[in-house]
Amino acid sequence: MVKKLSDDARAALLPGLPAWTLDAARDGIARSFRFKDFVEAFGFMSRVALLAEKADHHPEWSNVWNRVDILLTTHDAGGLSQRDIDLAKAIDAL
Ligand SMILES: C[C@H](O)[C@H](O)[C@H]1CNC2=NC(N)=NC(=O)C2=N1
Repeated sequence: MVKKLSDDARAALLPGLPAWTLDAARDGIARSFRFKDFVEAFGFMSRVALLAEKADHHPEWSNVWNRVDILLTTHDAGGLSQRDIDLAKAIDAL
């Protein structure tokens, strides 16, 4: 059963994800992306979707034209878990 990250774990892990911000209300990490146009944005979303399926861990996200907003939080844990950290790193590596 996946558990929420402790405060110490968060303090150790979040600095390694400088492009992501902690959304305290949702207890997740968030990042906004801007692309040249919709096609670029949708292509990015397609690549993230494949990462998510491979990880069996899925983003909460929205897309408006060239903008993609992603929130990563673990529903099974009720908040931020290692799975969110791992998926954020995989997204950053795209
Ligand atoms: C049954 C399946 O493994 C679970 O529902 C997975 C799917 N993707 C998920 N994604 C996220 N963000 N949180 C989860 O708890 C989660 N659980």
